[in-house]
Amino acid sequence: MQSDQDNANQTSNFTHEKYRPFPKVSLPDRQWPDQEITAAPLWCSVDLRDGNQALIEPMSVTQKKLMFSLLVKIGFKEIEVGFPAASQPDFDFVRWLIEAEQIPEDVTIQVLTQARPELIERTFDALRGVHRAVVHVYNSTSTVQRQQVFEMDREGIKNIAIRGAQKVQEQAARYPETEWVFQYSPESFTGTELDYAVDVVNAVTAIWQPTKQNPVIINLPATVEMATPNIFADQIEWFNRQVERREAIILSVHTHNDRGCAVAAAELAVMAGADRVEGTLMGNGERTGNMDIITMAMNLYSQGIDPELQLGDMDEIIRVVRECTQLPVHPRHPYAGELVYTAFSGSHQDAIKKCLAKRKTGDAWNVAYLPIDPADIGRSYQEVIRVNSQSGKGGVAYMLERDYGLALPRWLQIDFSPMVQQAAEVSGGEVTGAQIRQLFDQRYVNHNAPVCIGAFEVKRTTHDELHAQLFIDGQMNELNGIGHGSLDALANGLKQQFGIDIVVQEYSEHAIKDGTSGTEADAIAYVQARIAGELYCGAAIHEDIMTASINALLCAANQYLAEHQQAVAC
Ligand SMILES: CC(=O)SCCNC(=O)CCNC(=O)[C@H](O)C(C)(C)COP(=O)(O)OP(=O)(O)OC[C@H]1O[C@@H](n2cnc3c(N)ncnc32)[C@H](O)[C@@H]1OP(=O)(O)O
Ligand SMILES: CC(C)C(=O)C(=O)O
Ligand SMILES: [Mg+2]
Repeated sequence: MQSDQDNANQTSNFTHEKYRPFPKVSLPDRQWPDQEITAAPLWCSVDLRDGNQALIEPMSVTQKKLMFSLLVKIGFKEIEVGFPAASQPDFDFVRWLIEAEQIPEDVTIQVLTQARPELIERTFDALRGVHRAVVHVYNSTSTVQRQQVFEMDREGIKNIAIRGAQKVQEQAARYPETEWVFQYSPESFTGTELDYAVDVVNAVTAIWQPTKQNPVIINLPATVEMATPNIFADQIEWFNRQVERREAIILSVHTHNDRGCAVAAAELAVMAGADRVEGTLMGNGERTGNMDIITMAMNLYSQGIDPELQLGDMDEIIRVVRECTQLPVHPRHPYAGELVYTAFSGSHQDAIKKCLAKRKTGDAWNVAYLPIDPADIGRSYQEVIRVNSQSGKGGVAYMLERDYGLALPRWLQIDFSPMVQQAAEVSGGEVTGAQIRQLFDQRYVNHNAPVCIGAFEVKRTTHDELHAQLFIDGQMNELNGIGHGSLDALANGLKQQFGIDIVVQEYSEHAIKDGTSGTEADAIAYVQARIAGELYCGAAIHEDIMTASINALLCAANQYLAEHQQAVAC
């Protein structure tokens, strides 16, 4: 008899047997695991090229201008602005940058070209008159590309690189007024035998003859991410050790995110010796994207390392990226997503609230569940805690305090939070600060019937004596009570009036700061009383704290009385 699993396997294409594991790199004395990143790498944004070539609708010239100005504002010093030999809009954009003098003195533009003579010539046409530029030439070197795409052997592919390098050098000589920087990528490096990648790169640098003073950029792309990041780091360290003229090379990496590890791969590559990192904002790019520079830079930032990019206005970055790529930014995108500084779950809210309360100005950041201070990237604490059915008393209390200045004592938080939880469960969604306040008032504050207090006075002798007008269902009565403190006196007066046992269990009060002026206008009192054996809580706000506490106890008593109408009648 066939099992369900057998049946499923027969009808499904989901068969891992057709894949092979990626081979390990033999590097028993690898050094990179012990290295630390202590400074930002050289960054190069490829948003306008690799990012652009992956869009459903490539950026218009207007969108490219907008993106370029954002990249400059963020602080990129190298920006790959396009593939000018590939399309007229890319060519025109490069011309506009040069002719309209849009390239700041300290920014170098970079352009990509295949290693084909006619494309290289056109590339240099596009760059005529530029002050300084990186010409980035590439060809594929991997086994699969050699065998199946180019149908060439190792020598044939190396010759494409050599002829490309020669053509670049020859064209550059035609424009001596420009300061040229050459860049070569053995495209699909991750699928290339390491000794062969080194051989091709050595052949290219043998033509360009870089020096320490005039280095070239050798860019090693994980065109497709094929293995775990540690294997990429091994590849980089292996290459770094073997390549000739290393002192005259700026070693760059360009990782893609096929396995979801592009950032990790770039980080480990820097530990393995890379000097420079190419990537895009929010990781837009071919397939699963390029390496996300925002994430890598913020990772550095969160370790106390200056990323040398200004990412403080994250919402502006997101706005421009969205406008130019027409792609959304995931709400849980590292550092930038709209939900990443929001805690819904109870224990997280509790921990964040406690850490924030203990935090002193000037302390190193050390807040549970928040790797960075949201304020650093223009987010406020306002968004940190939001309440739904997963939330606990800490989150509810945080919102009441943040939005209304009400600092609920712990015993009241415990009493109130199940009510918010229930409301969240019923709605199935989020409960806003205003809704929490409404529930709070409904549960504890708005209880002015059947009894309410009119004029009163408290005389202090050895005891407190309370004399008050008490309105019961609108009828004025006289209430007299004696006790230890005015609340005890009120409790005793009510006991006489209604024949029920009232004992104050908990009491708390504080001034309420006005949200805008910061002045203390009113006070709030919170009371918990045991009434005929059951616990009731009440709260009241008044400019006079004594009135607030008396009303808070009456709110608690009114809940009991409303539930037990008989008691009022007698
Ligand atoms: C991993 C990357 O991101 S690499 C960058 C990829 N980006 C792009 O391709 C975007 C822009 N590209 C384009 O618009 C076009 O590819 C163009 C205009 C540049 C060229 O278009 P076409 O001339 O039609 O050629 P196409 O791109 O299809 O390339 C195929 C030919 O170029 C050769 N080729 C491809 N890449 C390279 C290279 N880097 N160096 C030399 N030759 C190359 C191929 O062998 C093939 O040759 P064949 O025609 O003799 O079979
Ligand atoms: C052109 C190269 C660097 C590239 O984009 C890649 O290999 O991913
Ligand atoms: Mg790429």
